[in-house]
Amino acid sequence: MNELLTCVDLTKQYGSKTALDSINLIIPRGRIIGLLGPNGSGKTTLIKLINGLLSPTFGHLYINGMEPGPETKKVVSYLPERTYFNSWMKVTDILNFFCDFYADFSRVRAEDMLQHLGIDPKARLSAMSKGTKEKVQLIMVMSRDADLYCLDEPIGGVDPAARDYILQTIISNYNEHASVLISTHLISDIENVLDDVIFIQNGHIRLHASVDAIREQEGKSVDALFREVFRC
Ligand SMILES: Nc1ncnc2c1ncn2[C@@H]1O[C@H](COP(=O)(O)OP(=O)(O)OP(=O)(O)O)[C@@H](O)[C@H]1O
Repeated sequence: MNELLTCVDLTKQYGSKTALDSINLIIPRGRIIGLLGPNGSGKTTLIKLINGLLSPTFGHLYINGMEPGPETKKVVSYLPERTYFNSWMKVTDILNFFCDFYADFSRVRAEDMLQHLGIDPKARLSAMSKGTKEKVQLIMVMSRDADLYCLDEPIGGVDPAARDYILQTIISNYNEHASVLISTHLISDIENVLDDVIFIQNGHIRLHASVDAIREQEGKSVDALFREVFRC
């Protein structure tokens, strides 16, 4: 089955606020997709629905044909907007935690990336900078052999040099059976690794297209098109 994620009339309301409004979306395998939109457009809401942290108000969402639940959590690797690790934890504690929780976690891969970025496995999170904590979390998430990686703002606090390494890490750590959905405002940093983009605004999908098609048909970068579409 090439369809990895399917949203059918997916709607999420918070009280009277409609954060996602009847979204229809198919994400196939083997794609890196940028989920792009202005503040408050519904990106985090969609990612939380995919991860079963929120339930749809109406409509449906399927991952490998299943609604979010324990089975889909086994195949979705999620980097939340904010860290959920306790600050007393050492990197080794987190490695153990991921080994215990996820059958698809590769400790070797994670340790290799930690070493590459000069992060001491014995270091405690409370002693780390914000950017280093983000790197640790992203390394853990990308060291799973998942079907779908959902990364909510993965490179916001990371310096530009490390960003390149992290983006390379994302590209080289997923396989053709998997897809990566990345929510970010740092479009120019990331657009070279993207296959497709989804523009979302006020809970509606404005555009779902390949980056190549945008460059060919619009004659501009994704960043330039985004600024044009969402000009304030
Ligand atoms: N718990 C909540 N209760 C009420 N409204 C909410 C809640 N969470 C989000 N919203 C609203 O839903 C809309 C979508 O929010 P969401 O966080 O999904 O946007 P976003 O695109 O991720 O934004 P940002 O780029 O600023 O992170 C916004 O109008 C937001 O204010």
